[in-house]
Amino acid sequence: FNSWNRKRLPPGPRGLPILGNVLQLGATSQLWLIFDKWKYQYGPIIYLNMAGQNIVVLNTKAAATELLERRSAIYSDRPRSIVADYLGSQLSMPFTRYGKSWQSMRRAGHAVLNARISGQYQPVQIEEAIILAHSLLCDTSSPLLAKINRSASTIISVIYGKRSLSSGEPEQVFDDAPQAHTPPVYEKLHLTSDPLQTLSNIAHRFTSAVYPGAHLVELIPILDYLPVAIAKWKRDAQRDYKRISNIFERYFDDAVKSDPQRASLCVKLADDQVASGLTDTEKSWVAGSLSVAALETTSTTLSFFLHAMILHPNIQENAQIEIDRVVGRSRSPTSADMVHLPYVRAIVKEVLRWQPAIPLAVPHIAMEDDWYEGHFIPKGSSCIPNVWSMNRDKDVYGPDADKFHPERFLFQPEKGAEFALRAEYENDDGHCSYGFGRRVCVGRHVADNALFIDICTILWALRIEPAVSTNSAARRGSSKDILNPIPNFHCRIFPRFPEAEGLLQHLRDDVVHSRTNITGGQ
Ligand code: HEM
Repeated sequence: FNSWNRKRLPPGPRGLPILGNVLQLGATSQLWLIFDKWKYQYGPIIYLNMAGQNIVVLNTKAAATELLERRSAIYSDRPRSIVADYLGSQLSMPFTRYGKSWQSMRRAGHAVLNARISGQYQPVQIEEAIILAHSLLCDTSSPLLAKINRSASTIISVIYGKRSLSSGEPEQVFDDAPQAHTPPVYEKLHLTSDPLQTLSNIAHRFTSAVYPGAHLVELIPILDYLPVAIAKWKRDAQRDYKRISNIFERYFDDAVKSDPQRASLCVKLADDQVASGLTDTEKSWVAGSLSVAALETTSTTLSFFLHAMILHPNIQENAQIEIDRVVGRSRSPTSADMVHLPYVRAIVKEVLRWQPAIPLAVPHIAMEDDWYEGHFIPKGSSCIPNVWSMNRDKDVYGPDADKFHPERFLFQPEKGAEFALRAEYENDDGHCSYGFGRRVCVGRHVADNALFIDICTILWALRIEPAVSTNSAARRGSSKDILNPIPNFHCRIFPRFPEAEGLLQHLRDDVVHSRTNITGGQ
């Protein structure tokens, strides 16, 4: 672009010649914290240069809404990531470029996950919430994090059906996960005999590959011409692509053949009218990339929920008073209770606001030269929505924006009266954590329903207290990952009332029994 336009680029920190801001960003984890500081220095929109690549950080909801939503016709492409491309990102809906193939995938995703259809998955979500609450209380052998990860099986049951995924033929399983004491490295894929763990590892393989500056080749693309014999990153990525594709295809085929209730998302996708224009491989990648997009986001959010409950016992108690009044103690909550439980709904909104699972969402590419409030945005710029700062904007949420405070979404007609959701939040998320425009999270309705019923069932049955050393939710994720790392915290979990444990056991036995009947004991 010409020097006149160059002078009109958005403000930002000065970089070095050629390298630009690489040194300020390249070695940094949790970039959102730096962007948050820069927001106060440079304003709502910041320009950065990563070795010639233009990056525009959008720090306010107003800027992101104007560009990514109102002008979504020219802001819906994704950046090209060389490593992610080798991993198969062009088959993976969240990372694929804007075009015909994305449109077909998105249409199929929307057909099986829209607000209306999402209601159909609520019965299975209720069952999974019971299994989760039961395991939090009764499974004393697994670490807390493993149990929270299980919680994501809600979404996996929705996608692949109630029968748990098979771990596959022995020769297709590689138990080469790093030992528990070594920090995770996601530069190669670790497959395990546990399908949920494998899907979660695939998620991290992608989310760490697309972290800005994670691989040198993204900054110096000429390195892509190196032959595989000396380019280990390329060899690993090509091998992982084949492994991922095999897994997705096998899980999809299994789900379509053996979902006895024919209710899973895979069965719907197998129908050519729902997923028109997609090959079988593409369908299996739609299901696979939905589960990958769903898993870590949902379990990260639930981990932060538990953390918030330890930090704020009074909020836990307020929610439980509401649940006792509306649901009582003789039955567990259902989705029909949602409208009568504004306090619990406010907790769901607040966890998503306070700790977004993907604090910088996923970048959108400007497909044309553009202007925003006098600033020039060059064609090809990678526009990063700084959701972290948007969700903590003091102009929107007030001076306590950094605090976990669900009551910001509520009002009390008079002191001591029951809480009600503020009218403006009935249809407004109250956060930006699901992203923007044409690339907004396609699974948000299913995610909201799953989070509501999981959180509500946990609060109905259990009391969560801080502890010194039991049940540690250890920090997870590599330092360079687009996912919000889970803090290291400890908690103890008790039944909330004397009958809770018996009731939970009974409900969980019923779920297991009904599934054994459905699957003929498989
Ligand atoms: C707490 C839960 C979740 C959070 C915070 C979350 C967040 C996000 C974000 C920030 C994006 C990028 C939006 C953008 O580019 O502007 C996204 C995209 C996506 N999400 Fe989610 N998500 C969640 C759950 C789910 C679930 C449950 C599913 C599937 C069942 C899902 C499937 C997807 C897919 C397929 C995309 C890519 C959409 C596209 O590029 O067209 N997500 N999500």
